[in-house]
Order: sequence, then structure tokens, then C-alpha cells
Amino acid sequence: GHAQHASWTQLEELWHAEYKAVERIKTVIQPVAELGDVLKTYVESWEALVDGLEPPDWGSEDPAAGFSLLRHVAEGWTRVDDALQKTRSILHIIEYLASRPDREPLPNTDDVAAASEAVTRLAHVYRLNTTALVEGGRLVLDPVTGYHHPLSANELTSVGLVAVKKGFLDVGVQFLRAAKSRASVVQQPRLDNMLAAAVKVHDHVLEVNGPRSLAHVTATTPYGGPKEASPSRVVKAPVVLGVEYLSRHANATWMLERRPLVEQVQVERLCRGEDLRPPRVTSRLKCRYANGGSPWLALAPFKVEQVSLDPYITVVYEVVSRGEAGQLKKKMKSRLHTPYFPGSDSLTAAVEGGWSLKHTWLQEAEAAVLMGVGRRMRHLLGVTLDDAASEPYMVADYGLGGEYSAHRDTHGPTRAPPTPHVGERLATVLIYLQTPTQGGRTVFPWVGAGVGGTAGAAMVWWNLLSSHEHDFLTRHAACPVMRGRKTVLTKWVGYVPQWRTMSCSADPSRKVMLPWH
Ligand SMILES: O=C(O)CCC(=O)C(=O)O
Ligand SMILES: [Fe+2]
Repeated sequence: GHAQHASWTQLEELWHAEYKAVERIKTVIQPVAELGDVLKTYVESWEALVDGLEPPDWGSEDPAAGFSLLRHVAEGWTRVDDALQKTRSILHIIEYLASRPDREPLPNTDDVAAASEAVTRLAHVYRLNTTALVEGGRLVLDPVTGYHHPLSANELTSVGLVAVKKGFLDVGVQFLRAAKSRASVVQQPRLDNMLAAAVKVHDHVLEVNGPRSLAHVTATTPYGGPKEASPSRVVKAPVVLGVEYLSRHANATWMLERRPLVEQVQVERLCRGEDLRPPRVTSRLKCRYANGGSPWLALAPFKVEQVSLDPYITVVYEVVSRGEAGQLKKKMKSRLHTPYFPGSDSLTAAVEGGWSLKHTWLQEAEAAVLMGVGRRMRHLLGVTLDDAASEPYMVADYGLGGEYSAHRDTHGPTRAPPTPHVGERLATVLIYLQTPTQGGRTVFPWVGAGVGGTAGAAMVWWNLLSSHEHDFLTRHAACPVMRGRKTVLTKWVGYVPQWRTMSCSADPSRKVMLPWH
């Protein structure tokens, strides 16, 4: 099943619910313990009295036994009654605690497994600081406050084992090493065994399959044995971008066998903040004010920054204000669910979205804020994107290590067709309502560019060619969120409502963009 706590909004609710639960537990611990003690004493007193005798043989005619019986009940029951009355006053608290699973979804082993994998991926993509992990169980540090939550030996062990199982062999060994350094003397032998096994697997896989495939990652040199034994030189794979990528599309073998790994490696480099393009490409990018030719925006144009010219990707700043973002977040809170996409195969969508985000769909008519956003984008981009002419807005809230693997936004020939009056997803408007402090970039592996995201800013890109084929270069991914929260608001601009107003090109490979570009 699907993990319940796949977004930070839900994790935040869990913090609050857990706080309340523990506060209540604290109020019942003492009365419950007292009751336990009193009852135990009472039973002991009774057992001493009957001294192993069964009913017919009770010392009923022994005056001493009769005396003891009277005394046992008279004095004992006062204490029992006192403790029972106190417990009675906390029964509603017990009832509250006992009904917790009916009230809220509690995390289960699925959640823990998914979170372990998320931590593993974070460690892999962002090149975990092993020293900090070994010394303080530290995964990530808040650069401002210096806060970090240290992982215990047991937690490090369970993440390490998941990492090994999932093929992140280098990360697995590192976590198990960290676990060992933090483990008690009793735990040591078990960890020694696990670590030895993990190192053996790591070194064997490295020797047989090399350091990287779609299914595994190892360090570049073996962990066991003499270090100098295998000075295997790692050649950095050449970057594949733009037309070079497009030219490989005809090569089915390359697409099937080589593309996934090249894409993944390029995504990861971009996630770490690299730009894979040469300066002759990046130096042509501009930043300017734009009003899209709209008189309404003439006095208050948007700041538009080019991220890429082909495909055309821009960042439009200050599209949503802080207050508006807050209102939208409030609205989405109770509505988040596991991803599904209207009119498409929900299973595919859920798998693509992974466990690590929750989302909801919002109509423009449901939120005045969206009407404002829609108006701004309509004027700037010159497109129709109201409720009747496009899919609803989508709000997505990422979770712990939340990410979205590389995909295209268009339906294309393989997915369920879009609704007829909306058509293919001509453009994507992706607005960051909340920006993580570390990680979570949106990256385009075949463009070689990524954007860190500024709260309130929109990323806009055009997905289609004149031939109505999708532009393969627009594949993109959301990098795992390392620290902080990421909430995005997406609008897909449908093709059908725009086609009359678009300039048409005889060249089918031309990108479809609207006039202001
Ligand atoms: O959140 C992001 O950075 C990208 C989201 C995305 O690609 C999508 O929702 O289709
Ligand atoms: Fe997307």
C-alpha cells in the first residue's frame, strides 16, 4: 500500500498529534502505575490469606482466618477503591488514546521503509558527509542554526541495510560504518558481521559490474583489502545535451539501454547545482522586464529570466505573493492525497510520482488567489488558461526527501489522451509556493540546466513542436528535498484553446511558443 506520510504537511500533523498523545500519556502514567501497585498488593494479601487452599477448605471456622479476611477487605478495598476512582477520572484519556488509530492514519512499516529509502537517496545524490555521520550521526545540518538531529546506531543500521538492499552499496557501507562507531559494546559483533558482508558485496559488485549501473552504485575503489590494489581510473561520462540527444532518439538500443543511466547521472549532477552547458550557451541568456504586450502589465511588468533558449525555459519572478501562497497552502492542507491524474492511468501516475509527494487539484473558481495568478499569466503569456479551457491547478507538497523522477509533462501517444477541449499540454507553468533551503531543484537533464526555485516565482516552459510532437528536451525532474519544504503550484496550458492565436510555422521542428517570445 501507499505510505501515509508522504508530505511534510502530513508529517507536521503527525508532530502535533504525537505531542498531544504524549502529553496525555504523561497524565495517565502515575495513576495507572499506582493502580497496578495497589491491585498487586491486594492480590498478594488475598493469596497469603487463603494460603493455597481451594474453596471448600477455606479456614471458615478459624476465628483468626475470619479476622484476617475482614481486615484484608476492610483495609485493602479502601486503597483499591481509591485507586479505581482515580483511574475512573482518566478513563476518557485512555479512551482517547485507544481510539487514536481511528482518528488519524498512523505511520506503518511502509512509511519507515520509504523514509529509509529517501534518506538513502539523499545521501547518494548529495554526497553524504561521511565524517559527520560517523562522528555525530549527522545527516544534514541547518546552515543557519546549526541544528541537526543525530541518528542512533539502530536507525543508522536500518538505513544502511535498506541502502544495500536497494543497490546503493557505497551509502550502505557508510551508514553501517557510522552505526558501528555509535553502537554499544553489545551491538558491536552483529554490526561487524553486517559491515563485513556489506563490504564484501560492495567490492564484489565493483569488480564485476563497475561502479555504476541503473541498479547499483559503488564507491570508485574497493573498501576491503589493500587500497592500492585497484587504482581503477574513473572517467567522467561525457555529457549528452540538446541536438546530440535528439540525434540519438532514432537509436532504439541507446534509448533503451543507455538513456536511463545517462539521464539519471545528469539529473544528479544538476541536482548538486552544476550547470552542464558550456559558457558559449549560458552567456547568451538574458534577464529583462516583460509585459507580453499587455497594457494591463505595462506599468508593472514581470522580471523574466531566461534559463534556456532551446527549449525556451524562463523564470518569471513575483507571480504569487507570500500571502497568496499562504492562502493556497491552507486550502490544500486537508485535501492532499496520493497522486493521480485526471483522465490518465492512475497506476502509472502514482509510480511516477513515487511515495514522496502528495497533491490535490484546485479550480480557479475555488480560490480568488488562483484567479489573480491566472490573470497575470494570461496577460504575460497571451494564453487562455481558465477552468473551462485547461486542467485545474495542481498543488503538490513534497515529503521527506521528496522527489519526482525524470518525465515529460505531455501526454504523447503512450498515455491516455488529454480531454478534447483542452488538448495536449502546450506549456507548463510551475510556481514555487514554498522553496526548500537545500535540494529540491527542478532540473532538465537534456538541457543541462536546473533552477533552484524562488518562492513566488514561476518557471515557464513550452513542451510542443509545430508538428504537435512533444519536445523531448523538456524532460525534467524534481530533485530530492534535502532540507526544508517544497510546495509547488502547476498549471498546464492546453493546446486546443490557443491554436487559433498562435503563429504557425511551416517547419515542423519549430517549437511552439506564443508571440511575446
Ligand atoms: O516540482 C517540481 O520541481 C517539478 C514538478 C513536475 O515536474 C510536475 O509536477 O510535473
Ligand atoms: Fe513535470
